[in-house]
Amino acid sequence: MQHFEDSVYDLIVETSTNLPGDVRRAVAKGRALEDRATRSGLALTTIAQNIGMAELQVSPICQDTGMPTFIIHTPVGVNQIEMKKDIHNAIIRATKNGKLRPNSVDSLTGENSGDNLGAGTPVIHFEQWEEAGVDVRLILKGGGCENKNIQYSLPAELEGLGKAGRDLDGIRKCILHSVYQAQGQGCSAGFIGVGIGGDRTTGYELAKKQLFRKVEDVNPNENLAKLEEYIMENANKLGIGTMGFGGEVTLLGCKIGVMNRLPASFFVSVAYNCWAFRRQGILVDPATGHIQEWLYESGTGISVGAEDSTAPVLETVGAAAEGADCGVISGDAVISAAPAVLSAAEAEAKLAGKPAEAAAGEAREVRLTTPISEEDIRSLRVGDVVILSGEMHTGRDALHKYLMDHDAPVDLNGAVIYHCGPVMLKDEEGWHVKAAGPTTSIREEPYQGDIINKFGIRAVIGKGGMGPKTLKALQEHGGVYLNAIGGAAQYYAECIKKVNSVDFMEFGIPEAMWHLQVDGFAAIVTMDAHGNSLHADVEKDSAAKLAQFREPVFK
Ligand SMILES: O=C(O)C[C@H](O)C(=O)O
Ligand code: SF4
Repeated sequence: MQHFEDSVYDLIVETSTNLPGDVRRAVAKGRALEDRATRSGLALTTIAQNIGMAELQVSPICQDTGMPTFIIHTPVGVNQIEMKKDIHNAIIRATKNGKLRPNSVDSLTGENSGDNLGAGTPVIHFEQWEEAGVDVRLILKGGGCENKNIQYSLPAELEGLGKAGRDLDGIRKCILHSVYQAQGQGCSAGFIGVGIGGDRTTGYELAKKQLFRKVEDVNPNENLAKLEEYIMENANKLGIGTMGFGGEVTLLGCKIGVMNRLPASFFVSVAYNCWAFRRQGILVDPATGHIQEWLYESGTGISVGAEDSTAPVLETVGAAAEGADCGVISGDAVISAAPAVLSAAEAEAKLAGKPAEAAAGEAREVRLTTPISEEDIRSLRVGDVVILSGEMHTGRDALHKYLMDHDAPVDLNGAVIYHCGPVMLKDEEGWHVKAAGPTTSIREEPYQGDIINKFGIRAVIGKGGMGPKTLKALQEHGGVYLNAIGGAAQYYAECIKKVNSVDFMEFGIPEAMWHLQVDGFAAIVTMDAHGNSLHADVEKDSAAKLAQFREPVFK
């Protein structure tokens, strides 16, 4: 097994940077169903571009490279202790090379180990089998979608759906509810793995294992095949759409497994995975450790439906006229990203998801430079596309908690806070951004309103939206929430022209406060200073749609 460490390293890099063929086809199918001219359609186009950029640059598709989770089958006699050491070394190397973000944090002290090793990290499940080869599968599932996993204990009373009993129809209701409760926060359109039965632990394990199935397979259990088909047909009727922007496509895959349970327990466990569904596998020669076979089709050469990606992506809407500022790479066979020139009115109409005539004068594309004035911010409305230049500051969980009772290290008056934990690498010239998409904003809901008021922040960028407390602060102080496209980490990294400086490195790379010089950073206003929230509207609308699935379907 001399070459095992190198093989695992290759597996990690491929998983983190090149979305597999079956996942790409699912994204392409989603794009075909979504009107390209809507906000969700544009978000999917940005996602498609990001997939191509990550592959081309061999950089993480999303900045959150998640909890590395390996499922390994070995023939009897293979030394698992040595394999574990090799996996750890490969993880250290991949982290050092910016293919994985340092993601292992001490739960009590908050200290980041820096190399992705630590208690419980990575996750490695070994099992023996009677085959000759070593089968190594890896999933990199990010924290935002992990937070949207949910476990139901039947019987239950489900919001909008009524009673869910211990039968196939009760399970059906749980699964629909799981998609609803995720809204856009797990970077929809997503994939779900469902585990029926087991105990609380094995139920979740079974759910996660379903994510290793191929997107296009058919469940050998006839009842579950029918249920998967039903869910795929109906979950999209919830209207949540990409990023929770509202739209036709909310779910890209559903895989359901079953195991026995205790008489007293009936769990339905759902593992929610974002569109950045990163999993791969290798078959390894137990003598040499060389890769014999890749277990999932490579994404290389598989279109994400971007052959027509002359459709506008966020920043090209305005940039086309002035010369694209960032994000667009051309020359990729799969993602040919030549931006189309849209007239301003057309662009506005498309982003507002309305006919051009109706949208003219409503949703706009607005270029702003930091620091931003109250007047400029109050002129923005939900649906406007803001294209930012100047300095922005990253801040997420550790920083928000800190700022509640400390001063900020820089003046935040008129500032933009970016909920982002980037992948960063340092060389002799300084720090470089390797991946920098938004993180789920709702985690900062307990702090955000107070911090906006305390420091005079004018814009908060993140994804998935925020709650009523933040909305109130935006209204009172004069601020907006800007929704960036979750997972589009290469796309946004392109907009970052310089790392000006950094504070709080003691929080670890993802949690530090990075001061970033950006140009052409585009995001959509989804909460404005007038009390409007697209997120609240989509949630209300999807709750009403969920209720249409109340009546039994599976007897
Ligand atoms: O930790 C992160 O960067 C993001 C996380 O995956 C999220 O979806 O919020
Ligand atoms: S930011 Fe979005 S795409 Fe990235 S890991 Fe989190 S949920 Fe997935």
